[in-house]
Amino acid sequence: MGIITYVGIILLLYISLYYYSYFTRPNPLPGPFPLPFIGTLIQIGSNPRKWAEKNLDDSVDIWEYHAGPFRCIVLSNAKYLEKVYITYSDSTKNLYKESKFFKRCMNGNNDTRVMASMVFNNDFPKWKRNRQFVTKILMSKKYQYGTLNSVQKIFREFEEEWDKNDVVTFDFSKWASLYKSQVSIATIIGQPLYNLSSYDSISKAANAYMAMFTVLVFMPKALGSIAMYFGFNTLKKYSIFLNGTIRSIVEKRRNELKNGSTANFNLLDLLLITNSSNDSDEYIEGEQPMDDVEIETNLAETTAASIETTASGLCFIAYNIAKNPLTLEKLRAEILKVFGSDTTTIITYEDLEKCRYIDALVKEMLRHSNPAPFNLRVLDDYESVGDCLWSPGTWFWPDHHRVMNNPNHWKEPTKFDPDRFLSEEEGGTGEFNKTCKNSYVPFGGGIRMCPGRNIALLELKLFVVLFYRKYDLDLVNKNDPIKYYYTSTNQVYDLMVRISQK
Ligand code: HEM
Repeated sequence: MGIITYVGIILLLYISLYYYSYFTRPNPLPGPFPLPFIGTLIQIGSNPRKWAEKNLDDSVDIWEYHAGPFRCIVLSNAKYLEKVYITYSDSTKNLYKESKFFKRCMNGNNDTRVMASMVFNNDFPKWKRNRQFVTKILMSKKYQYGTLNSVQKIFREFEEEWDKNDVVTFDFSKWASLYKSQVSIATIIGQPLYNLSSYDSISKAANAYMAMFTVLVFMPKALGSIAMYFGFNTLKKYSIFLNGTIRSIVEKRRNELKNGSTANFNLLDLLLITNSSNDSDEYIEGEQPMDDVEIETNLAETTAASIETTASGLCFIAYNIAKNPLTLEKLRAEILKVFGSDTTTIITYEDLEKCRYIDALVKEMLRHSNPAPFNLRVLDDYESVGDCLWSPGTWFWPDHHRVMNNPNHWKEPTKFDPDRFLSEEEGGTGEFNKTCKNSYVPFGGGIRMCPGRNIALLELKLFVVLFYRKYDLDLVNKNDPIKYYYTSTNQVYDLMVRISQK
């Protein structure tokens, strides 16, 4: 028999086995019909919701698609998230042991050094160590004060440019990426990356970094290695994180601190001093200080995870405010009440905490137009979800957008209404306090919940005050819907605006 016959027989066997497994799978759910090797790639592409919106009835809140050989269960109702997003308060013993949905992907913790930090790390002890260090810092008051100062300094530089003209027209989505890149570099690394010509290339690099690893961790290892070998040179070129810039900054900063320089409130300096001998405030029980490689990978990953999520959030805020004049009126009234009419006052953490309406506005944006519309967790053991028992290795894909826009959980979910997040005493409807558990999940949930959530909220609220106390914003194409595409986040593009001093 010739080689072609052998290959033909093997293919036939593979296809027969593939469809045997498909037709005898436990708990069959609605979803597109898969093809061998590529699963439902052709129907689903990179955004499962588009297929669901066209093909499924709104009442279907659990369905499946196939990512190559992996079965992926899409969850669009809060009731399915209880075990996926199990929290410390639900846990009767030890959350780390009870959570069977710790893993995020198939290929995390492989030998690629840059994956060894947090977002795609499936090696539990390594992930836990990184997570403890980074979370402790991102959640600390020190870091939040540092962010508050850096953001105001950076925003002032943009104001100076805008104030040279009466009216400025620009693409807000590009501005948001640029602005957020500057903020991320200042608050995470603390100094410019000297080998990059502009902040524009930083946001490109951050996107490339996330895109590269999103593809790699979802691909079977062999395919991933082939793709890495042939296809990723362009991405590598953009990826500042692979070229040693951050490493040399870490080394330089470590020496400066050793020689008596004072630590600033950015992630790099705070990681360097945590658990080191000259650290007094920060301490994590039983952990050695981080070495340069660990710090470098955490800085790279945190930078990448923070830029496009928050930048898209800024765009959705600007768009929704432009579409809702009453929201603008209410937020301006609050700014006047808390900060007065002086548009140059320094904004303090304590004053920002008083802005209840702006807090509600940001939370409503994250519900209505969440920049991170999906998540992925992989089951590690046998577990039931939605009255069905699932086997280890099944992928679960919480559709955050549909959960947070599910009419079973939210009244008129497509309406943009910050009052949902205010209690009745504060003049709102109190809806958020009454809605069911896990129906509000913009930052995911459980042990892997976004560690940057407080920083993201702080930065988004700060932007609302800094911008709207001084400027009016009009959409150039008033009747156009906001444009965005999904990679690992919803990325807004072509949002033309006209701004002027109010
Ligand atoms: C509006 C802005 C943001 C949104 C909507 C967002 C959303 C998310 C979501 C949905 C996850 C997955 C959580 C899970 O699996 O349960 C995540 C993880 C993560 N986020 Fe964010 N995020 C935002 C901003 C940030 C910022 C500003 C930072 C850093 C300063 C950050 C750092 C991370 C990291 C490191 C992870 C991985 C955590 C882990 O796997 O343990 N994010 N984020």
